[in-house]
Amino acid sequence: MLSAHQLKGIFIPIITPFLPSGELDLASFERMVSQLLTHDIHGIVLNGTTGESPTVAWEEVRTLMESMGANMRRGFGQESVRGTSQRSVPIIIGVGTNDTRASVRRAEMAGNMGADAVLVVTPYYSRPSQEGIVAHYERIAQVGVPVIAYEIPARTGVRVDVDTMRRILDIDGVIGLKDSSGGTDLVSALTASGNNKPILCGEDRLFHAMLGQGASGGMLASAHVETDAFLDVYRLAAEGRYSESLSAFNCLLPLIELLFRESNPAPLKWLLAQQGVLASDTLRLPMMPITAGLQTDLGQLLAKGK
Ligand SMILES: O=C(O)C1=N[C@H](C(=O)O)C[C@H](O)C1
Repeated sequence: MLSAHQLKGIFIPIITPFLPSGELDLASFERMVSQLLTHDIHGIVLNGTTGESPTVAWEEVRTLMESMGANMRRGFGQESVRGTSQRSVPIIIGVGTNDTRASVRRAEMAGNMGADAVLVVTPYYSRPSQEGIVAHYERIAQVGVPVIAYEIPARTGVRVDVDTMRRILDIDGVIGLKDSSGGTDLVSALTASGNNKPILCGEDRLFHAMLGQGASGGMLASAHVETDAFLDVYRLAAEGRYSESLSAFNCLLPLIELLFRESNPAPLKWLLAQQGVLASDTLRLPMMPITAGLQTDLGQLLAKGK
């Protein structure tokens, strides 16, 4: 199980590869995870936003988890591009829904599947009160699998206020927060008021800014690409070398801008397919492939070697 002090560094919310038929593409999945594990990443998130959780069935999450577990046991990616020795990293599973009972069941199943922690998004769509949101987290935390709260109002339609987030972070069993609130106000307010639970940046373009405000790392879709450069940004900031970290981060901004110009993870899937990591950039409806204009711009970035 993951503890709060381990919630630091670079966590990759992995994409879910599909075949052109729409079925899971396990060969691409294994290749992608194998390559990620050649880097010193700090954890993997299965079934997050980037993993297209709204259109992935729970049985498919189980299949992906089994594939990952089996491969880690036998030394995932021994034929990796770099040939380095492999290791296993903590696995966090996204279990958040807008139905507390369903999320509780998923957290129980994730624990049984061997998840080290679960990622629980603010309950979306029904616009619960702040009290209801706290009760949602309290109930899921009772399952006993460490919970990471996930605040992303642009997607959920409801915003958790700072006092409510403090109460959520005070719950036993909630080990930290993934902050995709859209700015640095939440992380600064929590840090200023003495919060001692780790906060991971979940808004790629704000990664460096959030590290400066007390974030302990990031859960970043764009770190599928240029993984070592994202690790450098984190490491330099952790060493207090903020201006070097900023220079490293500024080099990543054009990539981040393109990866989020259209809905994540469509641009990322396209890029990984171009790089041969994925066999195809297939998404499940209502997600659509990226536009021709974005393909051109991403293609130019690829040609420059970024
Ligand atoms: O998969 C995630 O979790 C992430 N979701 C954010 C989003 O798609 O809005 C972005 C972040 O990089 C990771």
